[in-house]
Amino acid sequence: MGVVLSSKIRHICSPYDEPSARIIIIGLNSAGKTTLVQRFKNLVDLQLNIHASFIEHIKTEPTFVYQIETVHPRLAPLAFNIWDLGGQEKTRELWRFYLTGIQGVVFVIDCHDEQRIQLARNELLDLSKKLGRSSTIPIVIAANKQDLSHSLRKEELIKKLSLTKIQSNEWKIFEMSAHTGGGVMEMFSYLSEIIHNHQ
Ligand SMILES: Nc1nc2c(ncn2[C@@H]2O[C@H](COP(=O)(O)OP(=O)(O)OP(=O)(O)O)[C@@H](O)[C@H]2O)c(=O)[nH]1
Ligand SMILES: [Mg+2]
Repeated sequence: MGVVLSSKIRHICSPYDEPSARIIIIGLNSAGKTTLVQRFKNLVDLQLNIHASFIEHIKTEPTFVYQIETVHPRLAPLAFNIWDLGGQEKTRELWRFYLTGIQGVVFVIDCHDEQRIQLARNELLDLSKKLGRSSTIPIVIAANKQDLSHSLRKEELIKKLSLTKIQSNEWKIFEMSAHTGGGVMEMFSYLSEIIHNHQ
């Protein structure tokens, strides 16, 4: 009786009646994580699709620890409960505290910042270790800032990030620009589908 009652109360009171997936967005500072989340929200609000092209500028400040957004794309089976974590050096030490209960990871790379690719690689491999050998949590790599000339492309990035070393987690790379919106919906559609299939 108590259990039935409490689950009913939870159902009535829950602000998230819709099924949702908890994901984290991580990567070095200035990789474009917050811009990406805001662009995704923006595309969903305006009901624009994969090939929408943006000129509107999104202004961000460096994220202090984390910020949370809930986004439910139309027709998607799940809403995303997105934890956008700060990427500054001190904040990166805190990432490990946000891994419990997640169903997916978006690791954002600034493809125009070749000097810090090795640092991003080390953080990514470290994350995969922390998720554990038997983890099936999907890792999606957002190869961001493709709007800038000389940005690293997908194939080069796979080599430079040593992605083939990640054997436990399923991973996939998407080229994108959080500025223009190119590639953003495609990546989140994939993530929604893969998380839904895992459930
Ligand atoms: N050209 C270009 N610039 C981008 C893109 N995405 C983000 N930026 C810029 O990169 C800078 C950092 O963006 P943020 O979204 O704040 O980066 P972040 O990863 O959230 O950084 P932290 O919160 O400090 O970890 C800003 O000046 C953005 O306008 C992109 O796709 N293309
Ligand atoms: Mg940020």
